[in-house]
Amino acid sequence: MSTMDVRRNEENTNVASTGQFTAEKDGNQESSKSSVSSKPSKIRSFMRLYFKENKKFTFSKKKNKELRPSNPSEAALQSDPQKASAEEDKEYINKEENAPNMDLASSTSPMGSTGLDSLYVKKRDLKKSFFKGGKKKKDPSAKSIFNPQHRSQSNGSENQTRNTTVNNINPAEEGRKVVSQKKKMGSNARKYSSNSVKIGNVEVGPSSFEKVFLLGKGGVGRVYLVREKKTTRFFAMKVLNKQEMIKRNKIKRAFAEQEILATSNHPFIVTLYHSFQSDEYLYLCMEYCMGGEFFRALQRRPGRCLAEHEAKFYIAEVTAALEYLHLMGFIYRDLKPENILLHESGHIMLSDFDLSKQSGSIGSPTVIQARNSSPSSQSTYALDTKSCIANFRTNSFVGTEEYIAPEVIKGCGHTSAVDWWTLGILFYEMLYATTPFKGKNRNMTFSNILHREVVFPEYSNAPSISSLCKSLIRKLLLKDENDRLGSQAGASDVKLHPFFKNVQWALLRHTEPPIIPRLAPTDESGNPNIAHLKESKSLDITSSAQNSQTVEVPLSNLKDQEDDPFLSFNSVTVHHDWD
Ligand SMILES: Nc1ncnc2c1ncn2[C@@H]1O[C@H](COP(=O)(O)OP(=O)(O)OP(=O)(O)O)[C@@H](O)[C@H]1O
Repeated sequence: MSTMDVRRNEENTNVASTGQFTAEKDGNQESSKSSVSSKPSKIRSFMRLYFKENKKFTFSKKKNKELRPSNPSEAALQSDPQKASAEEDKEYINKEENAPNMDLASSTSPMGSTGLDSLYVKKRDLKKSFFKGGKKKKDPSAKSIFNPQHRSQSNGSENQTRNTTVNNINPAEEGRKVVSQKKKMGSNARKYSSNSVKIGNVEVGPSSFEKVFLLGKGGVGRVYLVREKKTTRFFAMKVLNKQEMIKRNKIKRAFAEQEILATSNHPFIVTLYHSFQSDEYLYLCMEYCMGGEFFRALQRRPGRCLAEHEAKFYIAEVTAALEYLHLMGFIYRDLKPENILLHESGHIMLSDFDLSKQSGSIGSPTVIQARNSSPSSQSTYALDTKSCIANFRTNSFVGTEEYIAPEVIKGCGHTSAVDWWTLGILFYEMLYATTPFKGKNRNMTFSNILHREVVFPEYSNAPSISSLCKSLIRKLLLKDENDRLGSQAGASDVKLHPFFKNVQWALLRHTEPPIIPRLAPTDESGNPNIAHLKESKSLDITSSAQNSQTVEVPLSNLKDQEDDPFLSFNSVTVHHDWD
């Protein structure tokens, strides 16, 4: 098994014939791998074709991702991981548990647990399940002040940013809570972009959709391929369990993800269409990325890696996406192949923003003279995205083990420079099918990250990589964040590296990607062949609650508390130019 296997498969989750997930540990990695490519791949093929026709997109599995430091110092590598202090990191000391099985239209949550003890790393699940939509259920319509029933609480502005979601309280009380929540948000409340997206009252609820199948699952939720009943359009629906979020202290993460998705409008960042909530769940209805995870695509390549010119394409697109995020005041913090989805066209779409960090206030971008433009030649000017987020430091310990930046391990605070570090790791992994600092265990990996210089394999049939490419990777992987490429002018530093000399940045999305997702066969009428879907195990959304276990704390109790943690979750529908 390759080193990559080990990293990806610390925990695998299989789709059992019942449609339920069962957790497996390392011993069963191979078997779980094979099931990944069985029925879901057929459905994926169908969906590829379907979405080709409908301008949409794929799916995949789950992974590990987060870890906590042994201590906010290098010495901490040997110390107790549970001692980290940052409030938002408390979640990491919890055991990893299976996300509950969920019914989009149900308020009952069956809870399950893999029973795995994982204090450091959020494990990766490599399985998917697929379900078929079933009977209609009574619509527990999304609760929002955008909801007509609550409209009196809204000022009606399309660009209102903090549209408080409330439930089961009287209007006077509701108004008071909205006001107090707005106060809490303070002046840092971000405004939605209004240039090409329009944010409005949420127009759907859980029962507007039917499940098609499970795309993947994370710590507190699941992502389903769903079909909107009214339009028959497909979406990826992330369903987050409130109870689990409370238990794992992940509320802020869900809010951050909604915020980033709703405010972002970029071709390489997954699009949000709706966000809403029910008593038990938060819902993020996103564009379905039909090409699946870039991670999977990489695994299917010979040697599980890409040629330099192919990797260059993806690294360029990721750079453009990071540039945009930084410009918006966000640090991504979790770049890795699993979080890069592929559009059916093969272009990348960054997803999974729950580890991202929003800067409280964002600076204005400035224009600077490019570093490598010689005084004699005509000056090159570049956008300085670093200035948007330069003063923003955060101290939580998040990331994926092999992708974590030295300054994060040291616990001395980190900036957007961590994204350039992860870009270097990603680039290396694309070329060599392994990450550069991987050690025998986590402490060795961290030690390598802190002390070892990046080494490029020299064995006889090692990939042949140009010195310019190596130079770029080395500069991205400089231990000192102040020396690292990207530390002066952000993305411009990276884009102006000579390795990218022939890249037409403005034309990236019109460049043909190296990997084009394959299309499914059609039936005699030329329609996607969906016959095999009937063979799939399906889950009637109205019956999924039958297996429910009791939730520990009735969420309805929260409704009586002034500090309902989900009060300010934005329930919105986002209209895009192309809708
Ligand atoms: N828009 C999408 N289109 C297709 N597949 C998606 C989409 N969003 C997520 N997925 C798939 O669903 C899986 C789970 O998604 P995601 O990682 O966002 O969930 P999560 O609950 O945030 O996980 P985590 O707890 O790791 O943050 C991923 O493996 C991904 O492949």
